[in-house]
Amino acid sequence: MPKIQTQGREKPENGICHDDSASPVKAKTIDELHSLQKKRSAPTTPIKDGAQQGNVAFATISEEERQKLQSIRSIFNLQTNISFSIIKKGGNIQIPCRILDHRCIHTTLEELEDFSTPDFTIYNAGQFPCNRYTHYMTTSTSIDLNLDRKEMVILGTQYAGEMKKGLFGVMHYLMPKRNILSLHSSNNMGKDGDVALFFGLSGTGKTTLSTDHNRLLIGDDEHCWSENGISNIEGCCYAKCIGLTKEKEPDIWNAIKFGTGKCPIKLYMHFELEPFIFFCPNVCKFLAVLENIVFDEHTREVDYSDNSIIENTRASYPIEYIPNVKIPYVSPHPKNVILLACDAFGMLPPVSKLTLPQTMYHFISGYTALVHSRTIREA
Ligand SMILES: Nc1ncnc2c1ncn2[C@@H]1O[C@H](COP(=O)(O)OP(=O)(O)O)[C@@H](O)[C@H]1O
Ligand SMILES: C=C(OP(=O)(O)O)C(=O)O
Repeated sequence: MPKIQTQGREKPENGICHDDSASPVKAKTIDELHSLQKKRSAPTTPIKDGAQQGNVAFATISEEERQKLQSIRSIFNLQTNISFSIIKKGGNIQIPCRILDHRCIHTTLEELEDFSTPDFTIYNAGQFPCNRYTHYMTTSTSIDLNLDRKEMVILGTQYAGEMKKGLFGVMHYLMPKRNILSLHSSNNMGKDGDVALFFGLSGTGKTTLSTDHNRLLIGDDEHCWSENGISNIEGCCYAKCIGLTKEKEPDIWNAIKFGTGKCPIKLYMHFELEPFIFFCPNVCKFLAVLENIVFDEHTREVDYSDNSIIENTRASYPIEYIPNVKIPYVSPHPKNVILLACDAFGMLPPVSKLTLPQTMYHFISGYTALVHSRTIREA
């Protein structure tokens, strides 16, 4: 097999060789990023107004409205825990969290004023959207978590994955203490109630394969598996959209739209059981949010094939934007557990039925290709 060529990095002493052939992000400032994002149309092309469906960037609305709507990206809406409580205790567990985000992409200041006593706070002072792979190499980024103070501080990046995965990390700490397994997995359910759990690292196809027109989506990325079954941690999906087409992935395509749906999250001010995180956007209007994409300044059409900012382009949308979603996001135990791998070098057969020891081996080994959303730490 040909040796993997890497760009200019010596093989480290520990012998691990990373494929860092990805071209680094070209923009270094927000202004540079914005100018990379908007392109192509002749200046005379009329600018479209108003909310539109489909392949159109969020920029079609006013700046004020955009900021308001962006604030409820709801990847943190943590319906999860409400759902989780339904199967576990038949009551409500709310996990209170607030996110202080100086650019108001994920929360707005007026909302924050309502949350003077959250139990868990994420301070996000990131400057630059992009991804978890590139910014470690090009900018100074830190994610600090203090479980005693119940605080997380994210500096140097606006990539929403940091907050999403940051909270997921907190769940990896909290859930085992309750004898619950937190899993980087997607889940869906067939018409006969059979549940499939897709387990895999970033880029292995959890979102893509669980979004299936013939099955009910329970969640695309983060789940808890307890003795009572499966529950989704989020209320939203965070799909990669590089190369997205309506033909290949129609449900994800259609989920990227303007919307006026009711926000599923209400103010949960009372806590039963152990309160930990609190998140509540009180704006009842939301839509999908795109990150790192390139769009036409005048027609506002998104070019999903354009990776000039970064390969890791993202769309986050409320899970209800997928037509066949299971509400609440809970299910019985899975009938089939599928370990996914993005096998860029053809090491594995397309499909293998594993014995229990083989399953344990592949669970631990996590063999997959390094894709752009994965950090050097994970590699
Ligand atoms: N056979 C395939 N199965 C799953 N995804 C595929 C496949 N071929 C290409 N892809 C692409 O790979 C990416 C998988 O990403 P995603 O589903 O977001 O992974 P994950 O949710 O596990 O991080 C998507 O961009 C998808 O379009
Ligand atoms: C959000 C992420 O997870 P995934 O790629 O599995 O969606 C990420 O790794 O940045």
